[in-house]
Amino acid sequence: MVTVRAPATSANLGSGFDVFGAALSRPADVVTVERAAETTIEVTGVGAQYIPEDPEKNTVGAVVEALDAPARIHIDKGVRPASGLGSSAASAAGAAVALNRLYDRGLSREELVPIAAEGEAVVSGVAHSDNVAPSILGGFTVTTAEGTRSVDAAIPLVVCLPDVAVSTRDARRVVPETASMEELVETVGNAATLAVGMCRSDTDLVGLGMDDPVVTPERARLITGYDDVRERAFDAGATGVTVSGAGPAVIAACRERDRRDVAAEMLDAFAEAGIESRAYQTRIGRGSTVLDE
Ligand SMILES: Nc1ncnc2c1ncn2[C@@H]1O[C@H](COP(=O)(O)OP(=O)(O)OP(=O)(O)O)[C@@H](O)[C@H]1O
Ligand SMILES: N[C@@H](CCO)C(=O)O
Repeated sequence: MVTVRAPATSANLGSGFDVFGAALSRPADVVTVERAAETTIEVTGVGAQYIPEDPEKNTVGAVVEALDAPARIHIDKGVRPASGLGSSAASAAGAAVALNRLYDRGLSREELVPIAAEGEAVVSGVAHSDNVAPSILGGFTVTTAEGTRSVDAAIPLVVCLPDVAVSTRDARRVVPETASMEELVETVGNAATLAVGMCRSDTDLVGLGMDDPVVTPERARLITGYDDVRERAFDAGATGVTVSGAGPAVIAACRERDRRDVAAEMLDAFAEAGIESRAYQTRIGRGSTVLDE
């Protein structure tokens, strides 16, 4: 038996659509696997009632197939589904790390990224790796067709999750098909600024680089209260605010000393828009961790 804690993640970070990702120190899924002749999946925890246990429909089933590793699997969800916090990815990442260990497949963490991404194709139609990569490797990750690079970064974060669901599949429908040269130049500049900020653990640069003129404005329309939440977070000291992944969670970078105020303002702003929400005071954290074997 192997048990793995796989963290929530925030993809895109504004300017790095489908490329950037960051592991969050909390929340997390806990995945336990045991050898079995046939695969079964049991799901408990946050939002478990919305998650299919059929291996054909659960992200973990695709990982079992890819590793040819049938198992009795228990997923204890700490990451709510359809949150923008890489819920579907956390389970897939945890299962990939756990099954690789259980069956002594000997794959590196980098090699497990495309395998866990197969699970994302099951739910959103696209095997994007920007959530599974940080959930497996930890830190700040840059994923391209050539592979994944990661760096550790000490950046305090607040993630505010409103009590509404936005599926990645729906949120991908509003992504514009084209961008102007001006938008391209702005996006490259912001993404490069953010990457430099991560390498230096510089919260100001990371926040500055989170702006995105192309995808985020369209996604923000799907989140009631977004503009006020963003403004109030900035007023409380956030250095950057954007949609986390496909939403509806909103992520803010800030200094440690401002984290509590930023969280309180974001919660208040959602409440004023008539929406309950939950704030996680978190930071960029480590990847999947084996808890027990
Ligand atoms: N193991 C799993 N954990 C969570 N959701 C799962 C799992 N397997 C299948 N799903 C399905 O995936 C969908 C949620 O995935 P989706 O990509 O929309 O959200 P997310 O992973 O929280 O967000 P994001 O990718 O934007 O960060 C739900 O329909 C859920 O039923
Ligand atoms: N890059 C993906 C992440 C989904 O979590 C998207 O924004 O659609």
